[in-house]
Amino acid sequence: MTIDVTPTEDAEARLAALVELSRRARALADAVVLTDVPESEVTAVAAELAALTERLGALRRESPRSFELGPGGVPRNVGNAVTGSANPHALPLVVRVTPERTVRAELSFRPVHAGPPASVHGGVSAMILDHLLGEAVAAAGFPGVTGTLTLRYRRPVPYGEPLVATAEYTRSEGRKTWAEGRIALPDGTALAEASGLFVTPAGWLGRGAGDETGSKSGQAPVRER
Ligand SMILES: CCCCC/C=C\C/C=C\C/C=C\C/C=C\CCCC(=O)SCCNC(=O)CCNC(=O)[C@H](O)C(C)(C)COP(=O)(O)OP(=O)(O)OC[C@H]1O[C@@H](n2cnc3c(N)ncnc32)[C@H](O)[C@@H]1OP(=O)(O)O
Repeated sequence: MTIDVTPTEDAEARLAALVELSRRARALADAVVLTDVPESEVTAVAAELAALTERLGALRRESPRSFELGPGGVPRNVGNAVTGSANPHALPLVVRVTPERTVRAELSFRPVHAGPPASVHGGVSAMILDHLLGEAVAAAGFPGVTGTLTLRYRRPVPYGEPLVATAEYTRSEGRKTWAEGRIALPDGTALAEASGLFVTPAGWLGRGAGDETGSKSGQAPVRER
């Protein structure tokens, strides 16, 4: 994994513009799935979008932005599919680590996440929970990649309503770490529950997360096993 160096002030202004572009792209995606305008208008907008896509593609990176150090040395991943503020695919999910080192995110799905009638696609819920469980094991000092993820869908997950997602580390054994999490209504009613096994790649051991992603983050280092 390579980590970009701390961005300059200019780069921060450019990032802010990318974040705004991503926000508008999300609004566009929701407008696409909800639009009821006539075919001629749909065709005209599609042509304009093709031109815009070409403009953005005039200069391309090889891959989306990944882990990098933001102002104050705080690590961030603005290109991430779940949390990336500069990725239109992301909600973006804003994850907070609690004093107990569990993790929590307030979220609201959008029409673009639709699966079964009036509810969120199960794979989208799984994606959110995968990420949140990953954050929970990282917060506990055992960062890793998902080995297995098990979901139990208890009730349809609505879009357009405030929801709360939480997750916590449960245990570790060698390079394997388990975590559990859920997406719930604000009153605590669980809609989807997940448990997962994360494996710390051997190459990550012996390094603090701060070694590469910034020691000022307050994030727990990779723990010795
Ligand atoms: C560079 C330093 C970085 C430091 C950290 C920095 C930053 C991280 C910080 C924060 C991260 C914050 C948030 C993260 C948020 C979200 C996470 C998103 C998660 C993802 O979106 S991630 C993408 C999907 N994920 C993959 O892309 C994995 C692909 N895969 C592999 O990369 C390998 O497959 C791997 C590494 C999993 C294992 O490979 P390996 O060679 O290291 O391990 P090995 O085979 O030796 O197994 C060792 C022990 O794990 C058991 N084991 C292995 N695999 C298992 C499985 N699947 N199920 C059950 N048990 C399994 C074995 O049975 C053995 O168990 P035992 O020791 O008991 O025998």
